[in-house]
Amino acid sequence: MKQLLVAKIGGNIIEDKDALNQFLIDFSKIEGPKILIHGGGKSATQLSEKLGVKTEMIDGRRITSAENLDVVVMTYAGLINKNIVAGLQKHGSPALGLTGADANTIMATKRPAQFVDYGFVGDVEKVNDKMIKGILDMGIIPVFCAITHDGNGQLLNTNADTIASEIASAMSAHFEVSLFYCFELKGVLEDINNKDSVIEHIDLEKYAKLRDDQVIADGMLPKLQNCFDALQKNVASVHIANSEYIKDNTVKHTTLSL
Ligand SMILES: Nc1ncnc2c1ncn2[C@@H]1O[C@H](COP(=O)(O)OP(=O)(O)O)[C@@H](O)[C@H]1O
Ligand SMILES: CC(=O)N[C@@H](CCC(=O)OP(=O)(O)O)C(=O)O
Repeated sequence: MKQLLVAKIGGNIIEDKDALNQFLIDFSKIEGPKILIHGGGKSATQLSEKLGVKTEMIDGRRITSAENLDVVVMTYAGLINKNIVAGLQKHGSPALGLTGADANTIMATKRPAQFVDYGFVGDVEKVNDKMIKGILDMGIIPVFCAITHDGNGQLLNTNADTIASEIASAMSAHFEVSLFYCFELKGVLEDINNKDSVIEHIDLEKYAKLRDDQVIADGMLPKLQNCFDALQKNVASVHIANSEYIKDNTVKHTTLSL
């Protein structure tokens, strides 16, 4: 089976112009089919503040009111997505920026209000793997932001780590997929204050222990859950690392297994 790289970059890299540019240079150099997913939560929060729109997060998920949805669509699908696409073109990569509504690539359903009403937050229902494969077959690099749709004209906000995991899983029907979560640290850390304390392997048992011992917190909790979801849905390999890994996959980082 042909290999496919699915890479996701988070808010801290996107906010750092030099780090983002270096990532796009290194990503452009990788041969073969590839997909990029980006977040941008930090930028959306900053723009919300400027616009006087309140931000509320629960367990790493944004409570997305109609007003918040406008801000995140403008930020993710507009400013960030188009800057990344332009950056990739600059380095010779034929990139195509997409929300899940574009070419109906990712359908989601609005999360029902149970204990928490997340507002316009979407849980992924269906990734259109055939459409994405068609785009890849044209030699194009799809660049997804964290916006999906419900098929009834409603845009929804979906966590970018989840989008990466769902795309990687769906594309495993056609490729041997390697999923890479790229963020500002070297990997999952044993001690958040020691940047070199990288935990090189995490399986489900270790994950449960890290969670119980509160070694992992905040956005790292859903990120790891997304990693395991991907492995359970046939993704061949999942790694969490900083952008050095894209140049040299032997650098110290975190590899996940079931
Ligand atoms: N043990 C840990 N190791 C590394 N990061 C951790 C750990 N526990 C919590 N974190 C936090 O998780 C964050 C990464 O999650 P998130 O902000 O969702 O990432 P991204 O930038 O990819 O969107 C890190 O910036 C860090 O603050
Ligand atoms: C529902 C939900 O929480 N969506 C996220 C989407 C962006 C994202 O995931 O950005 P990072 O990868 O930079 O964290 C949010 O609005 O923050």
